[in-house]
Amino acid sequence: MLSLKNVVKTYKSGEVEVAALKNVSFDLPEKSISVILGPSGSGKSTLLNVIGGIDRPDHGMIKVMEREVSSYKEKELTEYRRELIGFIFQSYNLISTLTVGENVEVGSEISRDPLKVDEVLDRVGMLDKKHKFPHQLSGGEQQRTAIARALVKNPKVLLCDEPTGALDEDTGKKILRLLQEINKRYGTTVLIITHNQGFAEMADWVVKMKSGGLDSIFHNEAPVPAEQVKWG
Ligand SMILES: Nc1ncnc2c1ncn2[C@@H]1O[C@H](COP(=O)(O)OP(=O)(O)OP(=O)(O)O)[C@@H](O)[C@H]1O
Repeated sequence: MLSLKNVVKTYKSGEVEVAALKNVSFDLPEKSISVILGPSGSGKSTLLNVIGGIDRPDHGMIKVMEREVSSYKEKELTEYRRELIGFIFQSYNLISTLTVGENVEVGSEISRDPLKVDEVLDRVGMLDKKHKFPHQLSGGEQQRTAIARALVKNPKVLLCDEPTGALDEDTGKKILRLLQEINKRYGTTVLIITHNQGFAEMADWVVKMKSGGLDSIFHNEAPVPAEQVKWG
């Protein structure tokens, strides 16, 4: 279970305070796919960052697979990120001087129980491009590599911040399909931030944020394969 109770996060810059998360509470089951929707500035990235231990809440409780992350000090948070969490961003964040294989190797090296690099590259359809550099790849291929780098750690939770934001519809749907396949094969809990309302159709759970608060959460009884989502 992934559980948030009365989570508060306020950013201060100078005199100005921004309430990024205001008393957010919800539960999501393990091994599910969730989509997080909401307007710009509604707190989606902040939510992902506090769940992933990149940032810490000011108040409230965050529990991920029986671990009370919100009580962790820096060292425990680093361990937690290493062992349980994979991050995927819109901008891929690959190391430009390393090949595809080497980028994935980096993910493998920081894990205690990594999957095999070639297995993961094969799974994301990038094994034949193992020796290419990021600038020799399309956007979709770069995102596949970034997914492989996150996946090789064998994370329990994959946190994806606008993973298809820089991709066209066809490539984006293939990436979403890959996330669905990973969820099924490895039982990974997947959270996907998006502005694309249509993604709700492929998720088990849909979390809607509004002005730093939870607007609604609902269970989708019949998620569709990614290729059937309406691209908005
Ligand atoms: N490091 C920070 N310092 C100051 N304010 C911040 C910081 N990070 C986020 N905020 C503010 O917190 C609020 C929530 O931001 P957040 O990035 O979580 O929203 P979002 O829903 O992900 O937006 P977007 O869809 O535009 O990415 C915004 O008002 C934002 O300006």
